[in-house]
Amino acid sequence: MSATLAAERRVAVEAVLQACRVCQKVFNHLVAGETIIKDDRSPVTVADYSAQAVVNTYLAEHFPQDLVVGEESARDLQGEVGRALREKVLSLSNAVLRVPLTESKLLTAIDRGSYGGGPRGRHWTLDPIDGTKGFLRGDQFAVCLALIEDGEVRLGVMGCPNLPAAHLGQAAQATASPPGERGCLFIAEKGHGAFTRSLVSDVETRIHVSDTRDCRDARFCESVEAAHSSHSDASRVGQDLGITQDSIRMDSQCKYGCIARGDADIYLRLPASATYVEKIWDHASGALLVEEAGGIVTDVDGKHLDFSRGRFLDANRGVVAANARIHSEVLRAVQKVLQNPERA
Ligand SMILES: Nc1ncnc2c1ncn2[C@@H]1O[C@H](COP(=O)(O)OS(=O)(=O)O)[C@@H](OP(=O)(O)O)[C@H]1O
Ligand SMILES: [Mg+2]
Ligand SMILES: [Mg+2]
Ligand SMILES: [Mg+2]
Repeated sequence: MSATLAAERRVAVEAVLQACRVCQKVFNHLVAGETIIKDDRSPVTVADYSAQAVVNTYLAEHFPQDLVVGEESARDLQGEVGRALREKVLSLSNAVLRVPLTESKLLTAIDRGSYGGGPRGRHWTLDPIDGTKGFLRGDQFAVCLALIEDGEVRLGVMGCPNLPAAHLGQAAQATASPPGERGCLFIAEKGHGAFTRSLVSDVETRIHVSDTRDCRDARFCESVEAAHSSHSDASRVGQDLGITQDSIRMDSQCKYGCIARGDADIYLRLPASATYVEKIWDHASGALLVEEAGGIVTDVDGKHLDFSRGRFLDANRGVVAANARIHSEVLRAVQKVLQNPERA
């Protein structure tokens, strides 16, 4: 078994918790001008930038040699055009940092995420807010940080400030505001298991995927946005497997968290476009979490997700995550559906 990453785990947990605090300050309070649309037409908010600045500042302080593959760049915060956004991001970041950043250090911290990744050495990958659309809707989102060594994910930490702490029961919809405590942190270290805790207490509990053996008893956890994962193909897979339970629809890598703690049994990300290529920060921490909780994560061709290729998962198509008892049957159904030339 590999050596533990105790220092990296501690720093990653602290960094993600502070980034979650930033997100919580902004959650449900965004005003005009605090959200912009990027070139790829996806949204980014002051909280995404600030969470990236905060995590990267922690990483730079403790591991100055480490590189970071982060989702966001400081481009839209530069110069006169970016002034209002920059000032807001600076004040949000400095509210949680021990040593305040200057404007220029803020931009440097965000752009520490510009590394291209690849097969050798060690680097982090950061999605400062995964599920930005969920964040804007007041639903689920996650701060996702993972450590990759020689192309393998070794550590994953995921903060889910709006995820119910209790297991989602049979009828529960995570987006429908069930009562009770919210906020979960998920931690997985390769070869050492998967754990959850609240955002405010450091007591960790080991988690495991469900023990569902019969696919007819299984439940999907799936994307909210049909543009991110084909709902129609997922429904065909569900029919093939004889699934009758309603899916839990939820944004972000919280879906991996729900599979890892057994709230649901299957997460499918079925390509909705022939050209979209998944990004490593959208899957690194979540995939390790499910594997360390006893599940299996592959792409739709049954291949291991390959995090060694740079910023993109360009050797893979889609994602099939499920408990180990049913993964092969789910994969067979996915392949049958995707290979059917008659599907519209
Ligand atoms: N076309 C397409 N296909 C697949 N994936 C895409 C696509 N466009 C965007 N993205 C990425 O989806 C990330 C959010 O994924 P989610 O699982 O939260 O999607 S969903 O809201 O539940 O539908 C989202 O991550 P964030 O930008 O961090 O929110 C994007 O990286
Ligand atoms: Mg984004
Ligand atoms: Mg994302
Ligand atoms: Mg993001």
